[in-house]
Amino acid sequence: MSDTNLTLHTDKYQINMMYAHWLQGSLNERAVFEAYFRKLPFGNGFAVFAGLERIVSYIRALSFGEEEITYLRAQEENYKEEFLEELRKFRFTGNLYSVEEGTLVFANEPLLCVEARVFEAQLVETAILNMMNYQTLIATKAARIKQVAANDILLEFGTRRAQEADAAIWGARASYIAGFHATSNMRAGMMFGIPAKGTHAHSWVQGHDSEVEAFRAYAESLPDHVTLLVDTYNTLKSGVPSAIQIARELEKQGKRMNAIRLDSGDLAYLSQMARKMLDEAGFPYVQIVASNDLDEGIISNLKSQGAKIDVWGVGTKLITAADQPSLGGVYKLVAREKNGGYEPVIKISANPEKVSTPGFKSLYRIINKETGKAEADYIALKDEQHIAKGERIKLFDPIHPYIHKYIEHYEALPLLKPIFIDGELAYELPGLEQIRDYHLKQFEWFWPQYLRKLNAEAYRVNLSEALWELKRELIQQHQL
Ligand SMILES: Nc1ncnc2c1ncn2[C@@H]1O[C@H](COP(=O)(O)OP(=O)(O)OP(=O)(O)O)[C@@H](O)[C@H]1O
Ligand SMILES: O=P(O)(O)OC[C@H]1O[C@H](OP(=O)(O)OP(=O)(O)O)[C@H](O)[C@@H]1O
Ligand SMILES: O=C(O)c1cccnc1
Repeated sequence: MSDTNLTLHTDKYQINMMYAHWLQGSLNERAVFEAYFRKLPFGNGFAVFAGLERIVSYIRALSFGEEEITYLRAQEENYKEEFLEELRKFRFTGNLYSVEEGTLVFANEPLLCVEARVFEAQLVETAILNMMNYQTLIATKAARIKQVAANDILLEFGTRRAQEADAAIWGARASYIAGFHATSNMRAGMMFGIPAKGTHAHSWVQGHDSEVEAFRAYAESLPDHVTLLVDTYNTLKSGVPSAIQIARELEKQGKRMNAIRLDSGDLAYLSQMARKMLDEAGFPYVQIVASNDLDEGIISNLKSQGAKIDVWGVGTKLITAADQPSLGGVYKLVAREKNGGYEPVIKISANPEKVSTPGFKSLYRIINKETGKAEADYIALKDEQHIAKGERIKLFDPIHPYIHKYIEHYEALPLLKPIFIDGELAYELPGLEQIRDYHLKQFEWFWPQYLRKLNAEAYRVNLSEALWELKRELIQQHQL
């Protein structure tokens, strides 16, 4: 069995709907779907969009091979052979628009839009959400950690605790986009060019007759990359003094020890004491790495206690997004082909937050030309021209329409970029360093109140007047 073809990485109901479309003769009708999430994760003020690169390679490789067809033939639904023949011809021929990786994004705005034959647009829902939800979640978690340790080095250590191999790899990449500096995962390093870094484990120390012998053997082996784990027996009585002895021996060879690592106990106290011991022994350049179930809360707390930590190794709580292990992104039909055009469609819910916003839309980031800052994200119907012409726009809250303002001198940045057009890749995938730089620059657009980790001010995501009117009309129609 090959596990590289992701074409059947979809929910069965998508295949059943494709089958029904095929039987009903509606498979070639075009449809527009949008992916978005309704609530920001971790109570953060923003999320960091990630997942596009994997989505692109998934879409490009879509193809039902012999193994897939054989499996489908054996299903209890008894799909007709002609349908399976149709699947053999399948490839993605539609359009896909997406926000770029690293972009700061918000709730209830379209992040990715698929316009294609319904046959194709339906199949890709599951995988797109799977990839976007996880990677965006981890990039956002990493951005929160980055925020509390902006000037420190951040290492991603999560593979052993990740939800299997894919999560480890793509989580490492998402963390790097959001500002982590390196990963311990060698495959992620090889695949994406992320710097790979590592120290050593307790087993190295346990496997020698004494701690100092273990340290010496390690230093002899990798003299230019010596970071010693000092907490196997007793951090301050034996680990740090032994590390100091090795630092001295290295200096005699004209070498400098990189760091020590603390992995248990009171990290604030131990780092302060270790710093003092290293400084007093003449090794102010030896850095202190800390690990042990860290997250943004603990790191921020350790900093407020005056911890002397230069490098943070963060694993479990980052790679599993432990405090919120899933982002609830959804993929909703917003328009369908009818009479040669697109008819907007809506999904009604008793919960107003869950009522979808109909229509084939564009998303703009409105930058105030006077302040250079983002005023709002603005969602308009694709055929609305006023934004492109730079006409005055009204930013308003549809629930409380008296809360509104007009904005005149703005630049409207279109956020949804064409990625596939007629099935062809229309986007040059940026390198990872470029994505990381782009992500970092994003922060310049936003006032700090939207970015803080706790109780951030809600950034405005507004609908155009025409779009709000359309939504209202459709809600009314369906309430009759
Ligand atoms: N000064 C501190 N303030 C707040 N949290 C801390 C401080 N020092 C360590 N922590 C955190 O407290 C938790 C301690 O967990 P735990 O008790 O399992 O670790 P430990 O005492 O080091 O034991 P182990 O040897 O099993 O790792 C970790 O999440 C660690 O990051
Ligand atoms: O704590 P995390 O953020 O997940 O970071 C990764 C952890 O993995 C390693 O030890 P491991 O947890 O395997 O063993 P230990 O708990 O005995 O140190 C390392 O020493 C870190 O503590
Ligand atoms: O290099 C390390 O110190 C490391 C790597 C993975 C997990 N824990 C620690």
